[in-house]
Amino acid sequence: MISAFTGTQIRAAEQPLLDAGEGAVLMQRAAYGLANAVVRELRSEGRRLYGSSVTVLAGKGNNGGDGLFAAATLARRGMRTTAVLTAGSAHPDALAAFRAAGGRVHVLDEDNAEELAVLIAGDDVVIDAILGTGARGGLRGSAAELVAALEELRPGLVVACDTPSGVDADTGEVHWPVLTARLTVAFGGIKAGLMADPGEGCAGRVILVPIGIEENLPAPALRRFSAPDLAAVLPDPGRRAQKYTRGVLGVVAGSGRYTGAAAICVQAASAAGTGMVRYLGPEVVARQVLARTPEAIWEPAEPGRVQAWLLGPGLDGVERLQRARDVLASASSAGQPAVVDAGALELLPERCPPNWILTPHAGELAALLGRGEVRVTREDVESRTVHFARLAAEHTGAVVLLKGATTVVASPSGTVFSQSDGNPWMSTAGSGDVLGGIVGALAAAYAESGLDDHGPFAALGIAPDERWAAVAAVGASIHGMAGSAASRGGPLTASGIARAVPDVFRFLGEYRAG
Ligand SMILES: NC(=O)C1=CN([C@@H]2O[C@H](COP(=O)(O)OP(=O)(O)OC[C@H]3O[C@@H](n4cnc5c(N)ncnc54)[C@H](O)[C@@H]3O)[C@@H](O)[C@H]2O)[C@@H](O)CC1
Ligand SMILES: [K+]
Repeated sequence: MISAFTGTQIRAAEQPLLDAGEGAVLMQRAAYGLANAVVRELRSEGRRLYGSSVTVLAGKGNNGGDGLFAAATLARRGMRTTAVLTAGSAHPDALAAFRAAGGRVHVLDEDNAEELAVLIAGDDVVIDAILGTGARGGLRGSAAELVAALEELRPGLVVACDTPSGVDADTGEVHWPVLTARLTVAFGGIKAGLMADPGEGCAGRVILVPIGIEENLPAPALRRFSAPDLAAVLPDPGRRAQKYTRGVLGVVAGSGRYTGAAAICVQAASAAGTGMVRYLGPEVVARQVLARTPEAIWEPAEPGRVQAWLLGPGLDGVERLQRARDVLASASSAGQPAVVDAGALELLPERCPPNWILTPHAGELAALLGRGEVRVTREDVESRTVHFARLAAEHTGAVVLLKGATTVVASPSGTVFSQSDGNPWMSTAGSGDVLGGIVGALAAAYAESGLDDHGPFAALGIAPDERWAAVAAVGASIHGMAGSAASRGGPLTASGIARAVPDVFRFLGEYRAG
């Protein structure tokens, strides 16, 4: 699993080494890692180090110290180096080392922000070392002016030192302006704010440089499934599998007005390896569902046995909503997992079982919180995704999967997973229905097996009360990967995402084999 930590956790892990007088050693390791990352990045673009130019924007704290020491190393390796001190002063030893290596120094003041921005924008590399984990709020005054002007000028390769300045390392909240990085080099542990929106959008690719504090780190604040993790947990039908043991998903979706949503989520559930889909809905929708997925079963009356439910995509009309309400009530008393999306989110009881997965987008999450008297807007949710997903999980008692460029999943126990495997082309009609189908299929598969203490989630160290959230995160990741496979850099349709799902399973299966 990829783990991320709050700035507070990282600082606590550093403390014993600082107490032992190792602070300077930690800084050297961080700076060396940062300088190496810049070198690798330049070389990967086929550029020569000698003669290339780099400017470090250095704040007055240790983050600035890391940046200045790194720039000193780059100067010694032949780069033309400039430092802009954004707070007047700087880490004394680091500044001395930078000067000794031949670096040029400018001090930012009230009048020169624009002029310096133009100068810096012409450099090959810009290192953002203004604020790190010691930041309170975002950039202010001339530093904010400089960064805003520089961002407009679209500088070359921007590398963030530990975290992009202005991104809250704990939450991913962003205090604008922020210099959008192509690469963020994180020290000791990836900061949780780099794996949550909107912070992740400012961080670019994130690489981790170990500095020797790792064994002091506590349980991570946030985790992410990587491809090998997904390969390890994906349902794998054994020789004795049959459709009922593979998981049967009941789907309550679609209406006369929205027939496509039902057709797409059933198609996606089917593509994600479910044993069977039972579709509960009006005949006019069922015809479309079956035209696309003839393997599905239409259940006009009482359905046969299912292991999990998906409710909500395209749901509309009094009668249909009542049907969904009845199914939710019976799922609750039978202890069945349910994936609740779109129209069905309004039908939730005050407290949900912990094996229900809610899949709202930011606007739906705001509405959901509003029912609990938390007055927030869609924009509020978008600016503090982890916070509000956790709050909703706490209030409802269910797993909350908040859809976005980075999808955040919070369990009622407080655990957070985040996945970011998709691409912007996926924000298209029906994409959420595909996600519902995938997560539904996984819920049905794992309901039969896989979530006990002998299963693959336990083997990854995922605690019992985190496992349904983990299932949702796996679904989000498969959705994102299928979207990337369907897009290959161009537009896609929701049906295209659904069609790509089996390829994702195949790809991950090869991972497992090899
Ligand atoms: N603590 C350690 O031993 C290590 C820290 N490291 C680096 O040090 C960073 C943390 O260093 P610091 O604790 O010095 O903090 P920062 O370097 O993040 O900056 C905080 C400094 O800026 C001021 N400040 C806070 N918010 C501000 C704002 N909004 N605008 C302007 N100034 C503001 C603070 O008063 C403080 O002086 C990490 O991110 C990492 O880069 C690494 O060198 C590894 C070792
Ligand atoms: K920084």
